[in-house]
Amino acid sequence: MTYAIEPGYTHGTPEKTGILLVNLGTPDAPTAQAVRPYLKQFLGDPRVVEIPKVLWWLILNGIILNVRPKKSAAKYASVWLAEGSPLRVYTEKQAIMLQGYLAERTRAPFAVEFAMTYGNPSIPDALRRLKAQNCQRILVVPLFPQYAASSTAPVFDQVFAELQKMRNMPAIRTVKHFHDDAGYIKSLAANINEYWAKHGRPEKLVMSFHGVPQYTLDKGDPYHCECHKSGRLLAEALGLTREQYVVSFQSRFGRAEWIKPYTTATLLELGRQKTRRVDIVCPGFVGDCLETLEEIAMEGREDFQHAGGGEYHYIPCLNDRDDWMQALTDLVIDNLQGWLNLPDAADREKGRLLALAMGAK
Ligand SMILES: C=CC1=C(C)c2cc3[nH]c(cc4nc(cc5[nH]c(cc1n2)c(C)c5CCC(=O)O)C(CCC(=O)O)=C4C)c(C)c3C=C
Ligand SMILES: [Fe+2]
Ligand SMILES: [Fe+2]
Repeated sequence: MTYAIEPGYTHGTPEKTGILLVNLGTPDAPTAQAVRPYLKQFLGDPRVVEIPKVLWWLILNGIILNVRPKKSAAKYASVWLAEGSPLRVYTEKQAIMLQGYLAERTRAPFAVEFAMTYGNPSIPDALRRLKAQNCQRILVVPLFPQYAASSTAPVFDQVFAELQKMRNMPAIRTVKHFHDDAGYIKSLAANINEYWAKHGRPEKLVMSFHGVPQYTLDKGDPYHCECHKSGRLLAEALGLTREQYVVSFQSRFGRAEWIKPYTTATLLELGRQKTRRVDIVCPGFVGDCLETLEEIAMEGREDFQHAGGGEYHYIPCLNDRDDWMQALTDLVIDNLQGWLNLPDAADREKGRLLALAMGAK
C-alpha cells in the first residue's frame, strides 16, 4: 500500500475548518447513458441492497441496468432544471449559502464543499479539495435528517475509506442525524404554515418519507423510528391532531416488503374516501429531487385524483429557505464546539435576548 502524496504546504499557511455536505447522488444528465453508471454505483453498494453478492450481481447487471436507466432518465428529464439535476442544484446552493452564513456568524476560516455519495461531485474529490485548502479538521454532514444504514452510513464508509489512503489524516467529526433538531422542525413547520397562509389548509397532511426494506427495521436500523419522531414533532409544531396527518413511506424499490404504510397506498385510500384536499410534504428530503418532484408531486397527484380525491398540493422541500439555512448553520456550529470557540446555542439565545432587552430589532 502506498499512501497519497500530500498537497504542497508552506509553514504558516492558515488552517481552515472544512465542512462537507453530502447528499445521495444523481446522474450528470437526464439520459440513459448517464443514469446507468450512477445506478450501477448506487445499487452496487452493499449498504443499499443487502442480498447475496453473486445473486444481486446477476439481477443488477442482467436485468435492472438494462431496463431501469431508460425509464429513470425519462423521469429525470421531466424535473431537470436549466442548471442541472434539482438535487445537485439545491445541494450546491446550500453549500454556498452555508459558507456565507458561517462567515457572517463567526470569524473562523471555513471551507465548505458539497458531494454526492453516488455520482458527482464525488466524496473523494470533495475531500481532496478540502485538503488542498489546508483543512486539518473536517465536519461531515450527510443531508439526511433521519439516519439510515442505506443513506447516512455509506457517506461515512466512503469518508473513512478515503482517510485510509491518506498520509496526513484530518481530524473528522460526523453529524449522525438531525431528525429532532429544533431548528429543522421549526423551519419545516414555517414552510408549511406559509404555504397554508397563501393557499388555505387541507383536510389531511401527508408526511411522506423515503422508504427502506422492512428487514432493515427488523435488523435494528433506527430510520423508521426517527421518521416517526420527526413526523410527531412536526405535527406538534403545526398544532395538528392525530387525525389531521399521516406518516407514510415512498419510493419502494423491488419486490421485497418495505416499511408501511406506502405513500401510494395511502393516497389511493384517501382518494377512495373522497378526501376533499390533501397536502403532501417530504420532511426527509432537505432538497427537492426526483423522488419529490416526480414521484410525489406528479405521480402522487395522479394516484390520488384517479382514485376519487379532490385537490392535491405538493409543498416543496426546505431547499434554500433562510430559516433552514440558519438552522443548518446552527447545527454546524453546535457540532464544532471545542474545535472552535464559537458561542453555543444557549449563549446565542442569551445574546439575542440581551440585544432585545437593549432595544435592538
Ligand atoms: C432520504 C434518504 C434515502 C434513503 C433512506 C434511501 C434508500 C433507498 N433508495 C433506494 C433506491 C433508489 N433511490 C433513488 C433515488 C433517491 N433516493 C434518495 C434518498 C434516499 N434513498 C434520494 C434523495 C434520491 C433522488 C436522487 C435524485 O437524483 O434526485 C433511486 C434512483 C432513481 C430511480 O431510478 O428511481 C433508486 C433506485 C433503495 C433501494 C434504498 C434503500 C434500501
Ligand atoms: Fe432512494
Ligand atoms: Fe422513485
